[in-house]
Amino acid sequence: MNLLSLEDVSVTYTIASGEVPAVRDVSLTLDPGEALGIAGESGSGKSTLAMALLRLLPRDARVEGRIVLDGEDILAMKWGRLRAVRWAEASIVFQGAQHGLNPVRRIGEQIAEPLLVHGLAQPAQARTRVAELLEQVGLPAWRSRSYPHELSGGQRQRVMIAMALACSPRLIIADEPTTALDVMVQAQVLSLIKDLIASHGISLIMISHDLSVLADMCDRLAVMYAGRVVENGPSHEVFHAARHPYSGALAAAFPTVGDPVSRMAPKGLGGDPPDPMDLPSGCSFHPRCPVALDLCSSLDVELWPAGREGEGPHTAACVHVRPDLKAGADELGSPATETGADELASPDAETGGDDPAAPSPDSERGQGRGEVVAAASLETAARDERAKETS
Ligand SMILES: Nc1ncnc2c1ncn2[C@@H]1O[C@H](COP(=O)(O)OP(=O)(O)OP(=O)(O)O)[C@@H](O)[C@H]1O
Repeated sequence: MNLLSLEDVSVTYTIASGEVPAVRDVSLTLDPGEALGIAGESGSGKSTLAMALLRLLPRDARVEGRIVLDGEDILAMKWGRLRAVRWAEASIVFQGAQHGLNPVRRIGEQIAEPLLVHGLAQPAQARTRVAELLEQVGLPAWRSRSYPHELSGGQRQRVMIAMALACSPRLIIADEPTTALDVMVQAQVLSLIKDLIASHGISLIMISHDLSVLADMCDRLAVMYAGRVVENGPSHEVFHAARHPYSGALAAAFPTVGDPVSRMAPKGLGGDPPDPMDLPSGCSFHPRCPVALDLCSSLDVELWPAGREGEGPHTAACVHVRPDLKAGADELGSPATETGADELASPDAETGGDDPAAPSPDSERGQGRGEVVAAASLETAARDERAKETS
């Protein structure tokens, strides 16, 4: 049974010049204990999607679709229930811990707060729990008396992780949790997150622009482009045998740690992501795509089965995993470019969309349950939420 299920989730911001479709028709599922990575360039909608899960978006954001958490529809939840679910069921670790910590309150008070607010511990028990949590994230208990400015960036991020763990959530959402840290500290914090979610059986949604980090941390990867999920599958398949040319380019742009050849010559992506208010026709990626066909400028292909049999669901939204559509284009003489569609979009001729027995995309869309919460910025969100309910 799924822990979390997103069904056709869209998020649109309303700004003075019009509407920004930041997330478009995203359907994803997450199982208990599973780690899902969400990758994509800046502006692809990753953070918007993460914030939507917790209803932490600003008031100018309109969320549509269904976000089902442990059988409950997050978008339909009353504020009181949402507040309880946020802290006790799931939590979020934001990028740059300085934004998530109150600079004038001691670390220990901040870690204890969700426990006290939710009535999960009395003050004395909370103190013991804070010491335990600090130890779990590799900090000495006396650090509970420190203020955030007395800690390094890596230590502050460890504190954020302790806060996220405080109420023993079933799900942690980590939005670029190591972006602000140097490489060595980044590796330590990532390894800490990996160990903690494994030892506590916590599900993880981790957001990053770095596919190699996500591939190392997560069981499954969803790659977003211009607000859409364009590929979704087992990490090693998406990273090493991408079926969407955008995922392939993203994987090539972030070489595997310890791979000296690709480290020296990472393949960058040409061009820029599109303006969400002025999306290209057809497939949004086609103007940058090295294997685009003529029909890609008019046809927006939905996610379609693209993986190896027995490897778990793997879908990609590309004409190159649709032999039926490609055949039509070939008959009409629509050329693939010299770079080779099969090389980039179809690394294994034996896999994927050519399989006539492959299930239809609908059969892979899960119906499910899930749980989410936030460990920081909740007061701001609470204010927004209360304002929404009273307006
Ligand atoms: N409050 C807002 N109002 C209007 N548009 C917004 C708002 N927040 C984000 N956007 C727009 O929504 C789109 C998705 O942004 P988002 O921050 O979710 O992407 P991202 O993939 O997380 O990027 P990054 O990695 O840079 O954080 C972008 O075009 C962005 O400009």
